[in-house]
Amino acid sequence: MTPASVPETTAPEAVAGSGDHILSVRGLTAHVAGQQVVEHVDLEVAATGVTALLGRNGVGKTSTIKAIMGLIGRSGTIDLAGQDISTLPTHKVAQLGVGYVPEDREVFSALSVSENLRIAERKGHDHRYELVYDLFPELKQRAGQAAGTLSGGQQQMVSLARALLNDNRVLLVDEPTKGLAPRLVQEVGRVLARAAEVVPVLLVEQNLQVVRDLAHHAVVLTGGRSVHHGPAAEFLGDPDLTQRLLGVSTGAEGSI
Ligand SMILES: Nc1ncnc2c1ncn2[C@@H]1O[C@H](COP(=O)(O)OP(=O)(O)OP(=O)(O)O)[C@@H](O)[C@H]1O
Repeated sequence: MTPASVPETTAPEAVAGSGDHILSVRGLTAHVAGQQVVEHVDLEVAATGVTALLGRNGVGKTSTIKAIMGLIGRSGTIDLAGQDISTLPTHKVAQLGVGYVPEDREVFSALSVSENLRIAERKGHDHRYELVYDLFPELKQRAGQAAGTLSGGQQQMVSLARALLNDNRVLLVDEPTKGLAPRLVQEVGRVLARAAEVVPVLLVEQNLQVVRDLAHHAVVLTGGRSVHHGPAAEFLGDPDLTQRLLGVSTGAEGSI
């Protein structure tokens, strides 16, 4: 992968004020199948609300999230509320409270909705069924339905509900609105907003309206490197910058 041609526009230290972060990543590199897919990522996830991780297709957003989870080989520093998790295996990262909502939902198709939730219960955590069923009343109604027969939007709700069930310290949510109809995009956005009141979220999202509605801070990748950090509204309000880093100049609407 070639190094990013875009110079860093804002120092990572400028993100989210002074040290009020739940997750802090420094000099992250990651490899898949012998290929370096993340070259140098610095990012901070604010201790509250939604931090967006943005970039064009293939720049390494999913790989960054997988590297934080320990799902792919990585090096660098990953600090979770003062604890270095950069060498821990995935199950330890999860046990410490990093929730992962993967791209493409990844529900267990043959299991019912309630079985999908029960299998996500982690030992030693409080299980927030009340919150989950308050956020997703439809999941209670469909508790016995096989998850594979749910719509894409409903499957996304199961995926988010699984992560919200445990009292995680941060959620890594990868493209939750991908492939959803506009009405469902709005619904997922509404749910994410409520989820972010309970737990901070690092959100990979291509729909810029969703980012504008939800995110306080934005980190932008190009070529496996973080090249911009700053307030999301400021970034999205700069058509030249969004054109340069995302390839879209609207700033307000549309998708990357
Ligand atoms: N299993 C793999 N084998 C080889 N290359 C891979 C593999 N997974 C990812 N890559 C490569 O790593 C790079 C980063 O991919 P990644 O999925 O992290 O990007 P992304 O920013 O999430 O993209 P998108 O927005 O399209 O989902 C891409 O060039 C991709 O082709």
